[in-house]
Amino acid sequence: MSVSVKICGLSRLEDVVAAHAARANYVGFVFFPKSLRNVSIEQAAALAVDVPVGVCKVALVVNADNAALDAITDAVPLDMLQLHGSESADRVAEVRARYGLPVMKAVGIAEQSDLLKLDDYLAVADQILVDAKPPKDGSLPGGNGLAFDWTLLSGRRWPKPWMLAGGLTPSNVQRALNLTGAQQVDVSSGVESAPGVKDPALMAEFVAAAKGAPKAL
Ligand SMILES: O=C(O)c1ccccc1NCC(=O)[C@H](O)[C@H](O)COP(=O)(O)O
Repeated sequence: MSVSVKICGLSRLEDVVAAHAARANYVGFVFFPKSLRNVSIEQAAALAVDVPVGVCKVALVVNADNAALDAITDAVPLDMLQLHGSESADRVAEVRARYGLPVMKAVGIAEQSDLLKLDDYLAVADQILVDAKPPKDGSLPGGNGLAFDWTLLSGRRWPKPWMLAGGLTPSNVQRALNLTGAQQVDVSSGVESAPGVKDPALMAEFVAAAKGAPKAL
């Protein structure tokens, strides 16, 4: 089976079209006002209707309360919610039950001990996003273009679908897949020409590199 690719932080119609043309399997919309990739509910609703059937539309939120999630899910046709803050396992379960959508929980990794946090979410999340831990003084909990030590994941397997993220680019994604055995990858900064502006050639290069990567044993 070919590797699945999520392209996150889309905010322009031409980027959505190019992501689909590149054969992305998931597209992500960021609802986080401090981010240059932030989209309004109206923007996301307009973008989502142009996403072809079969491409998974993901809303990324950070510690969003029910009022914020109600507003997003009422207006935007979505296929998945990505919780990218410090949401607890109970909150993940609550969101999943309340909205009836699959939930992907992001977990930040910098060192071996961070992997233990993943276990908290295995019973409640539909997928886990194994991402780089943000810098301590950073303003964004994700989308920082930072990689972590992929060898930390060598030989690790989890009983839930998971996605590798953090600092992936067209030139390093094959190596990342080979070292980690990931079957899914998520990229944002690595396919941009400027923060929030996706580059169609980089998206196509990234997806081709990911889907063409030899499988890890
Ligand atoms: O992209 C953002 O601005 C963002 C803001 C707040 C939380 C998460 C955010 N992005 C997450 C992602 O785009 C990806 O899921 C992941 O972190 C990989 O990003 P990158 O290292 O830039 O490829």
